Order: sequence, then structure tokens, then C-alpha cells
Amino acid sequence: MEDINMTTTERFARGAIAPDNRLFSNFKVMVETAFYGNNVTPVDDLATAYHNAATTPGVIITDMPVAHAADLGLPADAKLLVSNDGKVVGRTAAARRIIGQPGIDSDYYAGILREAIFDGTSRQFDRGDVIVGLSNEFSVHAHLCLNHRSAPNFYSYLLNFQLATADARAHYADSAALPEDDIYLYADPEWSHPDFPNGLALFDPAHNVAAVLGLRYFGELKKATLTLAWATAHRNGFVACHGGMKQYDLGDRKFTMAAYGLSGSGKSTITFAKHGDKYKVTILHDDAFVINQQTGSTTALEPAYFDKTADYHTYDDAVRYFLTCQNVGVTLDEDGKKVIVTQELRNNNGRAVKSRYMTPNRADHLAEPLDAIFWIMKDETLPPILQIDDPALAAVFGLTLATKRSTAENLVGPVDRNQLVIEPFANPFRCYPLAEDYADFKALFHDRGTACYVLNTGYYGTTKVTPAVTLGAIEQVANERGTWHAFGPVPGMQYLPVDGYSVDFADADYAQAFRARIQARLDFVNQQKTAMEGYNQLPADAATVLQAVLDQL
Ligand SMILES: Nc1ncnc2c1ncn2[C@@H]1O[C@H](COP(=O)(O)OP(=O)(O)O)[C@@H](O)[C@H]1O
Ligand SMILES: C=C(OP(=O)(O)O)C(=O)O
Repeated sequence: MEDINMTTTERFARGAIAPDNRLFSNFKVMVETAFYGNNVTPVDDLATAYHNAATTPGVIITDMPVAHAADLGLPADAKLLVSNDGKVVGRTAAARRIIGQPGIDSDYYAGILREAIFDGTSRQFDRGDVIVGLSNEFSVHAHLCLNHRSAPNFYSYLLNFQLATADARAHYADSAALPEDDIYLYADPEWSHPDFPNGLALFDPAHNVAAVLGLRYFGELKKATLTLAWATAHRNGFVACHGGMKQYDLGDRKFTMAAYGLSGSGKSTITFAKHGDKYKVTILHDDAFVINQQTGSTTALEPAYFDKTADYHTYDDAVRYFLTCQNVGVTLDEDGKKVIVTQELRNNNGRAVKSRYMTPNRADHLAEPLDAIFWIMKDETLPPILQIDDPALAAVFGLTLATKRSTAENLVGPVDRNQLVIEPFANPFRCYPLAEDYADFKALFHDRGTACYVLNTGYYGTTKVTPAVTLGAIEQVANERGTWHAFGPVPGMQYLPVDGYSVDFADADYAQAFRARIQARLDFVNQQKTAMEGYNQLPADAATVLQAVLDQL
């Protein structure tokens, strides 16, 4: 069977097509079958995908040329394409349902999905193939079947992941075999159902299939694919990371770091920071990668970047690398040319798919293990940067990563964006028990001696931590320059003094506020014993570590 597949399984010997083959499930069969309908057209080259996108009603073909068009396999005169979604301009976490998790009635969702797929047969779809994971250590074959009306997002998808061209297939043909299904993602934004007014993103992670229904935002397709790829990685000896990763070449040594943060919290800003071009920086990726648990090496999952356009003005040099934009404006420049309007003028969370050429020193795989992990939080009681020396505390701070939701997310119901939320390891896409990620990250700190820092990219008290402060702090860590001070009475934690962000545990209000935040973390750990029928319950040491901090305060 293996010899007719790449790293994951697409084809099956006829005798292996049976209910006792663990690679089959009803969801896998439902989703994959839809790909072969006569309403589905295969699209296997970027020129066709570009043409389909450019001719979709409402798409704007700007007058902004795409840099490196030919290198990317695009028509030489390809332009930046703009498509806009409507009311919802972010990812809807509330739409996610994971088969196999407590409270999810798999028969009910099987019925919903069969009906959705039948409903889709009245529309035209496109299908295409990509590779997720850009090294021979980890690469997964993935297939998308998407409503043709969403041709702009189909084009973005083929750009965002590695298109499975004959060359790319050959390149990854020798990859480590993964005993897993290929990924199949079916998506139909025109689906609607009264029970799911905010859409439905349904996953059968054990069989690498998902259906994204009634949702137009490109990030849904990207993150659905990563959800399955991360779970596959996790099952096969890799740590799944929702983070940005880069490596500084400091002459006599290298400094390899990753920053983990919830959507919109600063991963891209930190990863792409140029530090005034003082250092040669190699970028692995700003959103997703996996760590090989045996060797510590890292692999990026996507060649391109999908980022906010908030910090780019129309004439920013980086805009040359924008391939598509979502939820941004268009106006005419002084020559009457159609150009994009960014900086959130039209709506929040304007986005662009940008090519890898934006980062001249880009690597898909780094052999050197991580020197440091930065947890990005938004917790008013944390100074701009903390160092956590104690490996147990380092893992527990990642486990209880406290942050706020940004406009990258479409919040359903009365959810306050200023409410502190705990999002373990900044990964709301995990579809396996949390204790497994806790064990993986704990091993990085305990066994590999990876250093740990916490960045606060929100407010410290009422003072905003600016990107300049965050980037300056990271630079000091990379250069081993700063002088660290004990963080009040907490053993194993230190902070880097920054003007305007003083730390004073003698201030009773501050000490009390910090204590309350540690208590909130402990409460979160304890709640996992019963929440979701204990699916995410944690080993006792997680609570013990937090209780020990509380006892010191
Ligand atoms: N201290 C900070 N560090 C990083 N980004 C910050 C900070 N303060 C504000 N920001 C802003 O927050 C946004 C973070 O977005 P981005 O880096 O794209 O996040 P992500 O990659 O995690 O989705 C940017 O607009 C950035 O300018
Ligand atoms: C696109 C997303 O994430 P990020 O802001 O991390 O790029 C997302 O979560 O939908």
C-alpha cells in the first residue's frame, strides 16, 4: 500500500477498503466522496486558479503587480487581487465541532454533513492538491474541495500552502512515511442551516477530514488545514506549534527562538521585525511549525504568510509581496491606478496572503533546536518581559497562557474582547487532550533546556506595551545583554527593567492583582478536572506548581 502513496495515504489497495481499516470512517468517506462529483473541477495550476479568482464577480484586479510572479508560477502580469467577505471578517471559533470529543453527537453531525454535501451538488466546486509541511521529516498531502464562488479563496489556498505540482510531489516523495490519511477539506460558504447561524467547522481529526460550512473567511480554510496537520504531527512525534519562529545569526553563535500567541497578538510583528537590519535573521514562519521531538529540528508548514494589513501603508515595500487581500479597501492613486486601502480603514482585521519572497532569508526547516520560547500574553499584571528559569513553571505558564481575543476572531454572543482568557499554548486549534501538549512542552523545557520568556504585548497596568518595547526586549535576550531582576517574591522568575514599566510588589494593589491572575490560572487548571467530562484534565503537578507560586506571594 505504501508504495502508491506519498507520506500520507491517498490510495488504497482494493482489498484494504473495508470497515476494519482504521484509515476509514464515515466522515472520511463522506468528505472524500464529494471530491469526485461531476460538479467538481480539478484545478492543478496557479494560472487557472488566478484566472478563476480574477473573473469571480466582485473581485478587484488592482493595478499593483505581484513581485516574483513568474517564480511563483503565476502569469507574469499577475496583479494583487482583492476580495471582501461581508459582515464577518475573522475566524469563528464558536463554529468548531470535533468528532470524538465529549458532547459531540457524531450521528447527528453525520446527518448534517450528508445533507450539506447533497445541498452542495447544486453548485459548482473546484478541487486542488497541496503539501502541508515543508521538509522530508514532515509533509502531509492535502486536498481542498471548495465552492467555485469562492475561487478567490481557492487561489489564496493554493498560494498559502505548497501546491502539489509534479516537482513538489517528487521532492517530498522520500519523506518519512506517516501512517495517516491524506487531509481532505470540503468547504461551502453558501451552505446555511437554521441550527448553525454562525456556520459550522466540523472535524474528524483521526481521519484527517474537515468540512467548513457557511463561513467565508479565508482563515477558516487555513486554520482547518493546520488543525488537521498539527494533530497529525502530534500523533507522529512532533510538537504542534501555533507560533512564529526565527533565527538570529550573531556571528559567533545563533539564537533560535519562537513566539507563541493567539491570533492577532504579535507573532507576525515579532517574527518579521528587522531590528534595523542589525542582524542577519532567518525566518522559518510566523504562524505554524512543528518540532521534531527526537532531534529538536523544526519544519514550517506553509510557504506563504497570511497576515493583518493593519501595519502596512499602501506604499510599504512589503506590499509588493502581497498576492491577495481580504477585507481591505481599494481607491485610485494620483495616476488613477487602483491601489489597496489598508490600516483598518474599511474594517478590522484586513488581511493579505504574502509570498515567501517577502522574507529574503527564509528557511523551511531548521536543524538547530530552539534556544528560547516566548509565550505572548496580554495580562495587565505582567511587565513587558519575564524570564522563567524553572522548567516546571515555564511549562505551566504556557499551559495557562493568559491573553485577550483580538479582532482576528469573530466572537459569537456577548463575549467581551477585554476579558482575560486562558488559551493553553496559544493554540485554540488543538483537537486532542491538553495534557498531551503539556507533556510535549514540559519535555522541551526539562529535557532540552529550552529557555522560557513571557512577553506581555497588551497593557501593563494602564500603560500599553508598544511593539518597540517588545522588540527591544527580545533583542536584549538575543544579545544576552539585559540585567535581570528578581520578580518580587516569586522564585524562578525574573524581569528586565524597562523605563515606564516599573515593578513594585510593595504596591499592595499590584501584588493583589498579580496574585489574582495566578489564582485564575490555578482555577483554570482545576476546572479541567470536570470540564468536557475531564477530557483536558491535567497531571497534579500543574496545580502544584501554581500553588507554590501563590504560597510565595
Ligand atoms: N507589544 C506589541 N508587540 C507586537 N505587536 C503589537 C504590540 N502592541 C501592539 N501590537 C500590534 O498588534 C498587532 C499584532 O498582529 P500580528 O503581529 O499580525 O499578530 P499575529 O501574527 O499573532 O496574528 C499588530 O497590528 C501590532 O502592531
Ligand atoms: C488567521 C488567523 O490567525 P493569525 O491571526 O494567527 O494569523 C486565524 O486565527 O484565523
